[in-house]
Amino acid sequence: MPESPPTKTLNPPMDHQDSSDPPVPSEDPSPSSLVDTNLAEKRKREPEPDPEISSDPAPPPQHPLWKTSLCSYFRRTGGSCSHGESCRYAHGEAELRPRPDHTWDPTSERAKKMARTEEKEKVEEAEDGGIMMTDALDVEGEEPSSGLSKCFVNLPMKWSSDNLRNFLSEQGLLFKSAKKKKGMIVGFVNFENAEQVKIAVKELDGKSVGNNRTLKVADVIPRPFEKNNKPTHKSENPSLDGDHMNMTEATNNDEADGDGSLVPSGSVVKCKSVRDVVTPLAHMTYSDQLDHKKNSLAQTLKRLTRNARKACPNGVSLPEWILNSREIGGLPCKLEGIIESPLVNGYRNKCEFSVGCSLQGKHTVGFLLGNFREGVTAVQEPLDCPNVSRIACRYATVFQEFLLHSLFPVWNRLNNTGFWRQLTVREGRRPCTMTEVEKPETSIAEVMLIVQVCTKDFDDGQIKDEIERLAREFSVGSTVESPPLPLTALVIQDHTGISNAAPPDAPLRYVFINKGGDCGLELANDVAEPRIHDYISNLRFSISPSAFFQVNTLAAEKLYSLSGDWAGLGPDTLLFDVCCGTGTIGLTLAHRVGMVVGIEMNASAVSDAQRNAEINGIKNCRFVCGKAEDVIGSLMKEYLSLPHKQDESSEMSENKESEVVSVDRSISSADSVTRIEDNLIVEHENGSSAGKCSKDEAQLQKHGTLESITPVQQFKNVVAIVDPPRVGLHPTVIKVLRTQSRLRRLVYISCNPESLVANAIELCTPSLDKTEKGTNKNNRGWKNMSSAGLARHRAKSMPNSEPFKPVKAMAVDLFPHTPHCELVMLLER
Ligand SMILES: C[S@@+](CC[C@H](N)C(=O)[O-])C[C@H]1O[C@@H](n2cnc3c(N)ncnc32)[C@H](O)[C@@H]1O
Repeated sequence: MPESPPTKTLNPPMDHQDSSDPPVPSEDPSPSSLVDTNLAEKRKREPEPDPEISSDPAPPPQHPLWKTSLCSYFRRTGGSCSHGESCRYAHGEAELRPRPDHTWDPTSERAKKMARTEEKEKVEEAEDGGIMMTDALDVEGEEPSSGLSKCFVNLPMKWSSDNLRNFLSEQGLLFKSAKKKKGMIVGFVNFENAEQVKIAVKELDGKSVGNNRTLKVADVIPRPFEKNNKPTHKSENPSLDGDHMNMTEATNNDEADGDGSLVPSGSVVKCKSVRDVVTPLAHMTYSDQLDHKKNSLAQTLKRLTRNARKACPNGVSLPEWILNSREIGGLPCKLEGIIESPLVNGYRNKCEFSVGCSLQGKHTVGFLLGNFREGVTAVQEPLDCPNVSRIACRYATVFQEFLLHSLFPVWNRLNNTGFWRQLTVREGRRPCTMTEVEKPETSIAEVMLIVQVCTKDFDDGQIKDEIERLAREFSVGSTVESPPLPLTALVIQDHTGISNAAPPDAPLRYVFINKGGDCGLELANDVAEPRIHDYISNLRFSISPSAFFQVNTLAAEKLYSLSGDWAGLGPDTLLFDVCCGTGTIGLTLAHRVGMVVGIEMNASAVSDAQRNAEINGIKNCRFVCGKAEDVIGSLMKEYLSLPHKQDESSEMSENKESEVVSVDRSISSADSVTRIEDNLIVEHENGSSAGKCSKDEAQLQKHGTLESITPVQQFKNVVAIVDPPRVGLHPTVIKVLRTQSRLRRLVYISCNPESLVANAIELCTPSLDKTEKGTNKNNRGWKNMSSAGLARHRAKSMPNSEPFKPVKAMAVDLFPHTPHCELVMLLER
């Protein structure tokens, strides 16, 4: 084989470099360092989009990557490459082959064209099938069918009605009224006459607005269920921003209070079914789903290698794991496989059903058919979604039937008015044998129903009556089934916010359910908070209404045990369980470590964690309530910076009563919550606050755990398992983990591989001896950066510290039939 053209391996073409890379500085001009630096740079500057391709001589033609990337040398020189026909890269578009994952070289015309088509399809989907509004929007006196109403699609989401009106006026257009809700890409405009409509369509259809979005002006047509129905009444509640127009209200055949809809024409044709929206992989076999997820995770993981390579400071050698990535197809570490879910159907122990109008205009309890931002408010029953249990479906149906006769309106997402908003069904299982796994329903022992309402502007007496009636319907609905469905608790959550995502402290009221038929509303202070129970690794977990608990319990068990195996645990291990929820990870691993410190911001979840330690007799766990970014620094300091000798440290904890809490929380009161404020741990117990350390210490001594578990005990092995929400870890948490040199091993569990990649870029990219100061200042471009780009940017200001390296990764499928998957990565240094 001929030699590679030298420029290919040593000086990559410019289009393979990050143009923001500064020139290579040389801090140490000694000959040896120059050699190393140059070598590192040479390695670093190898062609980047082809990490899968080894730099060894060209592979034989049957190699899977043969001709899957364009030869940049050939392109730059206008067609001359010394490899000639044996070059492994494609000489021109015609020679280019698809990659094994069916994608094309991203620099090729073909890939660019496909990207453009995909983008166009997305827009068309939003314009056509995407807009399924079944909520009434009050707009001034025009019937949608008059032809004088138009729907504008692709408006900037941040625009309000005022912005839309200003925009129309700036274009010199005449109109009667305009309505636009922030957070949606659609707006509605009413015109005085056909001439105004004609001019507006001519001027605006296809015009560029905002960030290169192409404006589409569509007709507003009534939904099928509205045809033949005249608008009847105005909405009782004015819309939020004070506009009160009346363009589209219409009654429907089923409902007394008559919701209507606004629909751009064509939308009826292309709507997705609830099954396609909620479980888009359900049409594949389970084995194909697993392959699909693994491939897609591999693609995402490769971004870690590429971005860490780019972020590696000039003058610093690329770490081994980046150099070795070429041997494993560009991955940062081996992706060992995907663990399947023990249960593939009906596995969800928690379902949040929206309340809204179906495409046929019927009040429905189920799932939204798309994204509200894109104008979808239609809701469809969950019956066809394979991830939902029969019990959850049954309760959704009972609630839906109740709504037919309720005095109160369902929630209207466009006007933010109404009463009934959401039903959450949470299920708890008894510990199940393998045979019961096959028949999951038989193992469901407890059910908690949480109904979200908005009580604002409704009468208290009527509310009480309605909720009591609902409780009776649920009670009857559960007993008519054979065997009867479990019904453990009914909780009413009051929430006035615009989206249904209520904060954890949204007010709750508990409804006492008497199976004989009597139901009563109880105030939160009067009764114990209702909870359900589930089992993981033979431990019993008590779960309060708002606490996070993995939705697929049996698969979560596998996730936790894998994480424990990878964390390298032992009696001398101090385990930080970051974002611990109800304590599931720390508690299931507590018997394998010296001590667990759990951190969680949701106070109810922390109380649950403490209670869970207590009911399982676990004494080596401490749970701290606070945002990880606020507390992790002081906790790490507390555990990892104190003097080595036991006696010195005991003295210290006695003297600093309010500063250090050496408490085994598992034996403290179930109602007590530990909070950290201003880096001090303050006790909150039954409402009172302040330094209760001595009391707790007395308790501890009584229970005989103080000697064995103290914060000053020195643990040889310090490990963190982090399990953050979708957004990933806060930058402060990343910095603490990275700069705490005693933390040698980190297991990252992620439900969102994008944020894992972003966080791992910061954790694994080598830092400079001297941090680049002020890289984040005055940089307003961050808003448009990808999460990986932002992470690269932040990595530049990471204090000098030993980076972690990705060691291995494994996926665990907690969400069959959906594209989602948990990913576990072991990082070490
Ligand atoms: C994905 S859940 C994991 C919970 C737990 N590890 C489990 O498996 O059940 C993420 C948890 O992080 C908590 N959380 C979110 N942001 C947080 C923050 N800034 N600090 C601490 N906890 C946070 C949430 O309340 C939630 O309980």
